[in-house]
Amino acid sequence: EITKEQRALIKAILAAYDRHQIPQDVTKKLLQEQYSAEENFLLLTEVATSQVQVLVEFTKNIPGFLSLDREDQIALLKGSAVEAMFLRSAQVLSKKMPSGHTEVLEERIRKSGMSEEFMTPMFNFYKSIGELHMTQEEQALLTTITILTPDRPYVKSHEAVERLQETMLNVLRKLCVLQHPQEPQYFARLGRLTELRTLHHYHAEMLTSWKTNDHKFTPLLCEIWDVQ
Ligand SMILES: CC(C)c1onc(-c2c(Cl)cccc2Cl)c1COc1ccc(-c2ccc3c(C(=O)O)csc3c2)cc1
Repeated sequence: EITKEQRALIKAILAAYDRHQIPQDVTKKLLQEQYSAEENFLLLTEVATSQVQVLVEFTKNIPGFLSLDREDQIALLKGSAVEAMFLRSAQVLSKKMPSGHTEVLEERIRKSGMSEEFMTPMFNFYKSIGELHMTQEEQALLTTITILTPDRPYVKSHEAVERLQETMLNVLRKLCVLQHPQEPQYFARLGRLTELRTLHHYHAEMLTSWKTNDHKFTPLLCEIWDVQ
């Protein structure tokens, strides 16, 4: 039984998640013809930059986030950006989104000059997300929970973040029971997404491999990923 407050929380988070999406004119570029590794990397960089901007706006609408310490807000965004983008791109690749970007996005990621060793874990993760058949509420809440992870580097008031995350976890736990009655283990399976952490680790190496091949990132990505 979800309380009135929890229902209001879900409504607010879902509204923010739906409102803050990458603009069409950016995602549309993924459908253009050129498929060179250079072109793919440039397009992915553009989409990732737009995704970070969208993520910042979404985060500002998480109830309680703006009352956290200012520096902690930055630390949480920097620490969760990669994982939130894995979650979002996973929705696109697992055909969860009506956008016709699934095929072209996969193609561009596979051919963006990323070393092979990251492909397998990355696309295995995408596959396991697809098999979860998350509802929109669950995706929005999971992204929120990922952002509100207290043990990110440089977070000072750990407890304040932990309290917020706990509130969201309680809601998600109840929601999973309601929305997946046939699968009592569903919430536990969502927890398995801790694989996200290992992908985060791979991602740091991905960035270095791109950088060594003299790939340029945008100022926003350099700032959020501490590159250059
Ligand atoms: C700098 C760049 C080369 C990079 O470095 N690491 C990663 C990176 C990769 Cl390659 C995989 C996972 C995470 C990251 Cl950061 C990336 C690319 O990051 C992406 C971020 C976000 C999308 C993404 C989101 C939403 C949507 C939607 C939609 O909402 O309708 C339609 S199309 C689309 C596309 C794709 C790629």
